[in-house]
Amino acid sequence: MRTVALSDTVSRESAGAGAAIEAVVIERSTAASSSADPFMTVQPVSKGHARAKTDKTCNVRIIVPFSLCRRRRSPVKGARRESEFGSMMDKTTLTFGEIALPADPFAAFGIWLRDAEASEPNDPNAMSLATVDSDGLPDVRMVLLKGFDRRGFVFYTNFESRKGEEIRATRKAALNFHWKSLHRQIRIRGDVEIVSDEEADAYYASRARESRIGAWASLQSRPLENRETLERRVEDLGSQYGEGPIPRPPVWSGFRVVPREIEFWHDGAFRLHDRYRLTRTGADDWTASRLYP
Ligand SMILES: Cc1cc2nc3c(=O)[nH]c(=O)nc-3n(C[C@H](O)[C@H](O)[C@H](O)COP(=O)(O)O)c2cc1C
Ligand SMILES: Cc1ncc(COP(=O)(O)O)c(C=O)c1O
Repeated sequence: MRTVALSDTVSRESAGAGAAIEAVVIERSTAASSSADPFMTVQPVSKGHARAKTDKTCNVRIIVPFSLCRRRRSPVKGARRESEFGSMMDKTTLTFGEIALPADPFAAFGIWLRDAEASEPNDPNAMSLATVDSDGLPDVRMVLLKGFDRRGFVFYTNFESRKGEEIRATRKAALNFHWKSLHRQIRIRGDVEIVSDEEADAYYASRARESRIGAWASLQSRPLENRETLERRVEDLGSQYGEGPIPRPPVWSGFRVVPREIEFWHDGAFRLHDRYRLTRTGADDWTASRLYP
């Protein structure tokens, strides 16, 4: 496997033992050499989690086919302008002015997430998560994307929180990424699966010890009498577990949003934005349509 990296990532890595941050490495996927499938995954970086956060670096690792590792804002090789097709769009390319993306939603998402990691000052993997309650009343809050591949987009939470209850009842959710520095938005809608216990255990184990205790201590979304009560719970659980292993709370796990639709939006002058909606038409078949802004 050959490793390629963004130039700033290389310098962080080569900063050596004293470097305070984890590198975000973009690696060639083994799948890329054997198949044209633009498979990609995001994996949590297991070490230096807390440091990565303080250093404003997204703690995800993107594995992306080498063929898709392009410089920011450079057009996809061979991309043609939409006008060359009359009113028809090139079915393999989404064009946003000078920017072009493959019309594969996961490949395109990976490229924009990577761009966001290079430009956003904080949490480029932050996304809003929309759910509805049993009355159809919507709710929305931020969560962090902790992985994605062709199966969907994964985040972790307390399953007895409001969002947890709502998702378990409806098995549907929507996500929104807005990267202000890039003037870009990605909207995702779909069905929701629960990640496997092995996947959740692996992610939980990668978290800072304090965050693992916090997952036990926080009865997320339920009324809390005062701050001291929470702090006492954290202290008691800390003494209970000592320096030993901390199991994953049974109510803390991951949801995977399996997309039916993914929309890519790029800001345009005078609100004449570019929008493409990619809609699932089969197990892994997608159709793209340009939308009025
Ligand atoms: C940037 C950001 C990222 C967050 N990430 C998560 C997350 O990944 N999981 C989580 O449970 N809560 C996360 N939160 C807290 C949630 O926004 C929310 O307050 C909490 O999950 C309770 O939501 P609920 O009552 O709707 O279930 C995050 C908050 C912010 C501002
Ligand atoms: C309550 C809560 N749980 C989970 C997360 C996910 O992030 P991490 O696993 O990096 O702590 C966050 C992030 O802000 C959070 O606030």
